[in-house]
Amino acid sequence: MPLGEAAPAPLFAFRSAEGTLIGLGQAAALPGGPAATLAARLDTFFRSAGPDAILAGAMPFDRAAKDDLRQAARVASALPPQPAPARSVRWSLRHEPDAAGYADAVRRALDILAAEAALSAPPGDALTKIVLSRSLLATADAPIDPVALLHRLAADPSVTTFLVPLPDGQAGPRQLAGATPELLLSKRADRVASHPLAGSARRHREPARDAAAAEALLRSGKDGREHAIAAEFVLDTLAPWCRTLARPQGVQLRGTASLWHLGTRIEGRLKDPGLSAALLASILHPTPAVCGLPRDRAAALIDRLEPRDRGFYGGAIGWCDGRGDGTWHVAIRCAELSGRQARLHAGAGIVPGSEPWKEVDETAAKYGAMLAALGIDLPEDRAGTAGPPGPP
Ligand SMILES: C=C(O[C@H]1C=CC=C(C(=O)O)[C@@H]1O)C(=O)O
Repeated sequence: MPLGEAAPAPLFAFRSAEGTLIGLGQAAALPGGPAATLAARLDTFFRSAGPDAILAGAMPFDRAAKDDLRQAARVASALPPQPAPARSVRWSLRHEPDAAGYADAVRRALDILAAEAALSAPPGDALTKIVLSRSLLATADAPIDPVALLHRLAADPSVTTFLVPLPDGQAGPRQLAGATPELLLSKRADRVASHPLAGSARRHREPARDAAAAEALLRSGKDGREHAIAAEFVLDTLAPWCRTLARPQGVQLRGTASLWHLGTRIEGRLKDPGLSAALLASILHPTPAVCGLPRDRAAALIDRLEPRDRGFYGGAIGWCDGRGDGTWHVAIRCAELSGRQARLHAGAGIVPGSEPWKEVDETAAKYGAMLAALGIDLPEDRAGTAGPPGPP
């Protein structure tokens, strides 16, 4: 972990190949509330703040929980300088649940999906997908420097690196930092775009092996079904708001430094260009890329099968201005930071045909970018990739 002279952390930061948006100092905050009240709160805020004002922050996974959006005192377009590397840090790690516990939860989800399929519930009622996540609590022997972390995460140009403030926790200030590959919604005037991802494979250093992994992902029926559920949900949810909506390229591979994904770029023109990007993002989220289908039933099952509340993992992070323009990403490949602690999260879509230990391996791979940025060297067997325990 590159610790050094701590540069003051920005209020928020978003960095991608398209540009960098940094918020410095806090000018105001939107009163926190659930997704259902966001439209009214945005309206009140921008009525007095004006069209050029920017609100940025995070929406939690649970639509009924409070979001956290803030206005910076000023904005900049470059990250604060990278601190000099300092001494190496020692980490203690706790998996919640451990690999076997996660595989067990996947088995339980598969049993429920199978029972639902057998019941032949009315179309639209049966549970067809659920995304199950696990978390890893990493505790350092020194405070984590968010600016150093941002620089390390930004080494992968294919993702959007972010840092946003969260409501204070028991141990003081908290932030969410990450490197997400998934665009939830961007909006400029009447143009909207989304790029749902679902279906994953680990990448490999050796080019032939890497290409074979990508090819196998494109051919996988299980990953194709997992992806189609997410892409169709986004199309169906955006359709009533749009006068045109299309997926011009169909399903394509989307590569990050450590993973291949199946992705569908969706583009549309809004009926009402005045709609806020934040509002549209809140209507879309959580998509079946992080929750499941039907959404409410999947969310209730996640609550039962996961040991911890997800907080802001699986929610949305981004910004919007007073004209309604903005960009929101799915809050994945991230960690909640608080002092010396980072809680990493990783999830995987479960559909009939999923295999519990493969999902364990996939979630371990999804921790990869954040672990590397923190400087944590996690042996594969301790990330849960060694396969099921027991006699051969
Ligand atoms: C839920 C996560 O990833 C989602 C995004 C891309 C691929 C996914 C998958 O293949 O399961 C997930 O739906 C996560 O990284 O925690």
